[in-house]
Amino acid sequence: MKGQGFLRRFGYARAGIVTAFRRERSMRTHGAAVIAVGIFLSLTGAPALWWALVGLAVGLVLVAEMANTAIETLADHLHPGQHPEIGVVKDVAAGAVLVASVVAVIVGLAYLATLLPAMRA
Ligand SMILES: Nc1ncnc2c1ncn2[C@@H]1O[C@H](COP(=O)(O)OP(=O)(O)OP(=O)(O)O)[C@@H](O)[C@H]1O
Repeated sequence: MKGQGFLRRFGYARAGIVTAFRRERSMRTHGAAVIAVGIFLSLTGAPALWWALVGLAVGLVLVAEMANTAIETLADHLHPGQHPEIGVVKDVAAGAVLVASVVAVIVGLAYLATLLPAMRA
């Protein structure tokens, strides 16, 4: 499967994104949150730098969620039964999503803080 053309590899990656959204409810939740955040940034006229910062933060959450989904799927496939080490693998992967989510919340709060002076005026 090595050395395939760019378009074919792009197709596999696109299929992976679609599968992650189909399989994982939390992916759909995060996807809806990304759309809501985009609308909020548009409505508040966010400067380009904040689009970049918030985009990086929410992108990090989606990437962590997809990695979590991939790891969980692999773990369940390779070891369908219970094992403490599988539990550790899943908990660490879920922890990565939590870390990314906390970062996104901090970035979001920092942006909201920039809006406060305008709201007080
Ligand atoms: N095969 C297993 N062996 C040991 N512990 C497991 C196993 N599967 C799950 N666990 C434990 O149960 C927790 C929840 O597992 P589950 O598969 O429901 O993950 P989840 O984070 O709820 O996944 P999802 O994102 O699909 O909702 C894991 O984080 C882990 O601690």
